[in-house]
Amino acid sequence: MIQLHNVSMAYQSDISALNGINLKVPKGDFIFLTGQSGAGKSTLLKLLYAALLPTRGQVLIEGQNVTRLTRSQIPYLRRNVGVVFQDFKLLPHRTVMENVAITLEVLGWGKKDIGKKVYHILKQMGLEHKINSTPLRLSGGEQQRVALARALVNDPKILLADEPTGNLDDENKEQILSIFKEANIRGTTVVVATHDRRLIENSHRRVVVLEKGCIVEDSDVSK
Ligand SMILES: Nc1ncnc2c1ncn2[C@@H]1O[C@H](COP(=O)(O)OP(=O)(O)OP(=O)(O)O)[C@@H](O)[C@H]1O
Repeated sequence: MIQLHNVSMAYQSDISALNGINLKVPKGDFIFLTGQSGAGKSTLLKLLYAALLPTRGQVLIEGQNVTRLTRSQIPYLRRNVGVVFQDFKLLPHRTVMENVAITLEVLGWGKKDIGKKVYHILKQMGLEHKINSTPLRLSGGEQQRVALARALVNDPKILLADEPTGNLDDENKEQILSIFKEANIRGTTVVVATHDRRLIENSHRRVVVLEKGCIVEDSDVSK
């Protein structure tokens, strides 16, 4: 469960990027965050993996108050949260295999188990033939799938994605969307920030609309 109680965030003291946000995302939910450029979508995602702390209010992830975590506790939170960025943030000089293995190396997995698990997820993503390529030799859609594999390889409780289909064509978008849906079926809570109306309309999931740092619409009927 993700909970935000009266959360505000200001990068500079007089301008709020988020203003009094109240939001509950139950375990296993799949939601889209949308709104115009500058509405606060990325800021909200960053609060969910403690890249930023709110200036006011509380952020709870699985009951844990993120605002109270010490610096050394943050990596433990991030074990449960997979993150995908629009610009992928892959390591350009490492192979696809190495880029995905990093998630499990950090968690202390053994080499043999890492090999098996990474191969399995890359196969699921249709990338087994690219295992030894470096990211620059891949298409945008393939790079995004590697980034997704890296975020999902340890079956995180929560997946956060910031504009994940930004530069992709329709076929690649469909592929990315089905990966989100499969992760969600396996129990991962999915939060996707996007401008992409078609992606949202084709998905039939909960939509939360931000405007100037406030939630102005939430399609969740149970709210
Ligand atoms: N590092 C920063 N320093 C100062 N202001 C920032 C910073 N990052 C974002 N902002 C401001 O905070 C507000 C919200 O930005 P945010 O990036 O969260 O919006 P967004 O909805 O994700 O936009 P986009 O769709 O363009 O990515 C904007 O007014 C933006 O200018």
